[in-house]
Amino acid sequence: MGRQLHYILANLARIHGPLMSLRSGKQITIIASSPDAAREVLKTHDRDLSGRYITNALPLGIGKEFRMLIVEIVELGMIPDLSDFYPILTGMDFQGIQKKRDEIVKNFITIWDDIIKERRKQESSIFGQRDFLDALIKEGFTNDQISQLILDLLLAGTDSSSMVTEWAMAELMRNQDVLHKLRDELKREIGTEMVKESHLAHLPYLEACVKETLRLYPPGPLLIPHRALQTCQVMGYTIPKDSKILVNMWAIGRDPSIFNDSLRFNPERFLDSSLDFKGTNFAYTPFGAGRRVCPGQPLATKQVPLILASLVHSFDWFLPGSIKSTELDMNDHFAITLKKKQPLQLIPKGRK
Ligand code: HEM
Repeated sequence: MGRQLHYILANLARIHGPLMSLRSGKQITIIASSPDAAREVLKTHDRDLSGRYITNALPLGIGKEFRMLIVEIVELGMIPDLSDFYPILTGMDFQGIQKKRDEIVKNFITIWDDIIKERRKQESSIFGQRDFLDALIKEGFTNDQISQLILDLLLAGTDSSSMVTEWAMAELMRNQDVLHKLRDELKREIGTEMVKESHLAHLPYLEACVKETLRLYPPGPLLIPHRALQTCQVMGYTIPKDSKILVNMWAIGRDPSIFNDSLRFNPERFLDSSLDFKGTNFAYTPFGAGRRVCPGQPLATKQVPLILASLVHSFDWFLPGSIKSTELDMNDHFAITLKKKQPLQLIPKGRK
């Protein structure tokens, strides 16, 4: 099914219903494709269905302690400036990252230690007065686990946010009326200043644009595979222990019975809506929900709007050559995250 997995599973769900099972050799895969089925997986049976598979391609093997650590790191705003990693990460695939693991981990720890030294005011932090590495070792984390945590953070935290920004910019280019409304809001609230985090609370249309992008292009279209920790009953079916569980958030976000004119990029639909990122409404959970909800959500929901607003507020954007905005290729392909098949190319011109 490869790069089209999310489409194919959405089509199959139209025939076979919101909870399907597929068998490949011994592996059973369960796919939830409606808000009710998503609620069963992510809420009702969260405890039984919140295991993970650890693979070379996606080594997200984090347990409860790691999750708490990530939440703490995110809350303290301790994610380093990722531009320091560009020289190592640029053009590198997952295999490359695994090969350069030691180098990446070493750099990460050095940069992180510096950040922690600067922000050591939070006495409640598990880091206290100790160095990052020292603190983790004293907490009982092994070297391998520490490397794992760092790779998880880098892999999970970089691709997703940049991908959402790219999709958002592509939609804004295709929908110039939306782009102008967003620009007006930014001009009204910010004037000629640079965009700052404190402005975000006053930019509802910007938030709606980000939400609408995440509805149509969730970076985790099938979330990240869950594993059944034990056999359980879901919607009258038996889910055997060790089944793989996918939730097709991409299909739910595009379902016309849930969202009016569902394929249209229309941020207005979020202006008077109570849909948020908390994962309580299963028609809209781009960050997942329950025990496995994305621990980077508080960071991502600031980072993405901040970057998008800065791009829109500071530059005019043009398509190269004679390409018309209506002709932009919006095809995607599935590669754990939902990538734009043709990377977006735009030419910036600084705004006065
Ligand atoms: C717009 C940006 C992002 C989106 C839409 C997103 C979405 C998701 C989704 C859907 C999952 C899987 C939930 C599940 O399987 O039930 C996930 C997991 C995860 N995310 Fe994010 N994410 C984003 C940014 C980030 C950032 C910035 C970080 C790190 C700082 C991060 C760290 C993680 C980690 C570590 C996991 C694995 C959690 C676990 O296995 O328990 N994410 N994310």
